[in-house]
Order: sequence, then C-alpha cells, then structure tokens
Amino acid sequence: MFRPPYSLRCPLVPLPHAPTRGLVPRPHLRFAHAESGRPAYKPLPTGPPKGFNQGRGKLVTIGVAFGTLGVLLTYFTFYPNPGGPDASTRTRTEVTLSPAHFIAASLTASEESLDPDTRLITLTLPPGAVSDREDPVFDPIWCVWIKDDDIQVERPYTPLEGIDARGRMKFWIKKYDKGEVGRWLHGKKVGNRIELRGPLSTWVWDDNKWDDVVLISGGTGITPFYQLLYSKLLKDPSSVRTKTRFTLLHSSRKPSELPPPAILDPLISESKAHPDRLSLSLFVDSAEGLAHPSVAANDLQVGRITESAIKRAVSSHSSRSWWGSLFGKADSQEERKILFLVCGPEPMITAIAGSYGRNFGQGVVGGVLGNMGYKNHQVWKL
Ligand SMILES: Cc1cc2nc3c(=O)[nH]c(=O)nc-3n(C[C@H](O)[C@H](O)[C@H](O)COP(=O)(O)OP(=O)(O)OC[C@H]3O[C@@H](n4cnc5c(N)ncnc54)[C@H](O)[C@@H]3O)c2cc1C
Repeated sequence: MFRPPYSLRCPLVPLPHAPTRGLVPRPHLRFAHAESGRPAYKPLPTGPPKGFNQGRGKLVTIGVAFGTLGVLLTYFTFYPNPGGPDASTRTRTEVTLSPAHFIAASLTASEESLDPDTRLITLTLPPGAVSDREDPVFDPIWCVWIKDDDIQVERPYTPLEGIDARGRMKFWIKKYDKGEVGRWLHGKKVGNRIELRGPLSTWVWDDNKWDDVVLISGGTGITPFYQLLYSKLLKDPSSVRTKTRFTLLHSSRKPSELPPPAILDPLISESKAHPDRLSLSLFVDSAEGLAHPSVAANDLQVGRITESAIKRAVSSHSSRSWWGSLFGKADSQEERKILFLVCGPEPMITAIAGSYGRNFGQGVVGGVLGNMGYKNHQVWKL
C-alpha cells in the first residue's frame, strides 16, 4: 500500500487525557530513541529500493517516472495536508511561532556538558514571535519541531523552561553517531539560524487529576519531565497550585552522563526544600568515571530502576501502598490516583512499562509496572 513519506505522516488524532484540546497533531515519532539500538520509528530510506535494476535502460526509467508522477498525484489528491507541514515547507517571512509553519530562530548559546554527546542549546525567537506566553498552548508538556534544513528533516525537542520574556528556549540535546538532527544541531554555532515550528503537545497536564505522579526517565528522556516540574514547582515556588506529589526516578549510564547542573541543581534543591512536593532518586548503571558536580557518589543508586526501587520510592512519597494498587484492595488511600509517565530509550521503556503497541499505540502495560499490577489508565509511555 502506498504510504506518504515519513516526514509527512503526522495524523490528526486526539491525544489521550486531552479532552479539552480536541484534535491536535500528534508527533509520529516517539521520544524513545536509540541510546542502544535503533529508534522506535523508521529512519529515512537511504538508497534505491532493493531490486531496482538500473540495467533495464530507458524503458524502466520512463516507467518509474510515470509511476512516481501517478503516486504523487494520488498523494496530493488524497493527503493534501495530513497534519501539519512537512520539513520542506518554506519558512514564512512572518515571525509568529506556529505549529503550521517554520520560523527562523537564532542559536544564542551552545554549552558543552560533562557528557560530550549532549549540549545545552539556547534558541532565541525573533521579537513578537509569541504574543502571549500565558496562552494554554504553552501549558506543559509541549515541544517544538526543529528542522535540519540541509536535508529537510525535522525532530521534536522540549524547551526545558518554556519560553522566557526575551523569547529564549533552552534545550538539552543529545547527538547520536549516525543520527541526523541532533548531530546537525551540535555542529551549529552562535548566530546560526535555526528553523522551528510549534508548540505541539507532548502530554496534557491537569492540575487536579492525579494525587501522585511518578516520572521515570532515562538519558535526555528527562527533558519533558523537567519542563513539567519547572512549570508546576520550580518557576514560581510561592504559588504552587497543583496538589500532585511528584516522584522522579532518573537513570543515566554513568555519573558524567547525568543531566547537567542546570537541570539537576533546581530539582535537587526542590526535593530538599519540599520533599512533600518532589521526591528525587538518581540511578546510574555504573559509578565509574568522572563524578558529577551536583551529586555526591553516595546520593546515587547504582543499578537499574527495578521493582523494589519503584516500590521504595512510591511508598516513601505516596501514602498509597503499592499492594493496594496491585490487588485493588481497600486501604485508607484506595481513592488516591497514581500515574506513571515513562520516557527514555526504548529498551528502558520496555523494561519498565512493556513495549509499545502497533502503529505507535501504547500497548498493554508490561515490564516492572505490569508486574506491580498497574493498568493502562495509570501508565503512559511518552
Ligand atoms: C515529544 C518529543 C520530545 C523530544 N525532546 C527531546 C529533547 O529535548 N532532547 C533530545 O535530545 N531529544 C528529544 N527527543 C528525541 C528527538 O526528537 C530525536 O528523536 C533524537 O534527537 C534523535 O534524532 P536524530 O535526528 O539526531 O537521530 P536519528 O537520525 O533519528 O537517529 C537516531 C538513532 O537511530 C540510529 N539510526 C539512524 N538511522 C539508522 C539506520 N538506517 N539503521 C539503524 N539505526 C539508525 C542512529 O544511529 C541513532 O542512534 C524528543 C522526542 C519527542 C518525540
């Protein structure tokens, strides 16, 4: 069956937990990307299809040309705009930030991290690009799609602190050896022009829906959770409106690969100042290598995020017992609503929450959370 190129596949589907937003474009790429292995989506084809026989001469070439023309005509007849622009959509001269067109931002900072594969990158929007930063479209969690205009592909990235009054957005971005956009962004210099569009919703937060939210991340998978925690707890600590208690369990391979101090320091301070609002546990696969400037070695847990680690974290922070949710048993906290959000490399997501379903669906809850008895309405894989 003919399918449009992947950069054009962005179906309009309702986001779960987004009843008030109606239909919003849902990124067809998942966050889960390959820290160890392939990404969760099909990469761009890199050469002619298998079996393409150039030796058959002009007839084949003419046939292919007519075939392609037919396919393109069919495509543009039946899929005029499947959910937003493709990466080759021209950047408008207008400057308003919008999901529907790219605008040019300027790269204003690119800072090294201890981990040479990640950088903190700041992009600054032109004046007037956002008329109202309080608009609900900037409620967490949202992302922008950044276009690599050398090869016309786009990928979603998460502004850590949203957009500030001067139009700045800060990102923590990882590059992969054979990855496209991350590597391209790492190569950009201060003053370079970067095209982006947005905001697009990653997850819709509701201040009054959950009593306990457990965020489980690996690597740069912490970025959407940081945006949520920044918006709800860190930005304005004197007027925290949500009653939700957060637990963040974050894992990196080694201390030097943990998020940089710009991300970790505010989280550590908040968890110390308000342990009733945020509980933080940091995990590393191995404690070897360079130490992290923000975390003492004895504050790190060595090993994966396991069932006992989740039970420990949840029971120390939440008054709802894990066995209550496992057996649906009445305990005094039976009505407490708990949600797990999981974001990181796909093998980690599978181990914690089970694999994704077909066609970018959530699949059933498996892994550690499945063993603990949590159900689909309590677990979301970003
Ligand atoms: C909503 C959302 C928000 C996100 N926010 C962030 C963020 O804030 N920071 C961040 O760093 N990331 C974020 N991501 C992930 C980001 O969008 C990209 O997926 C990631 O940067 C990789 O893109 P890339 O173009 O660099 O690599 P890609 O080109 O997509 O490649 C990724 C990996 O696949 C491998 N690969 C590529 N081609 C092949 C092939 N033919 N065969 C086998 N393997 C191959 C590469 O080696 C690499 O390891 C987010 C994702 C989502 C969905």
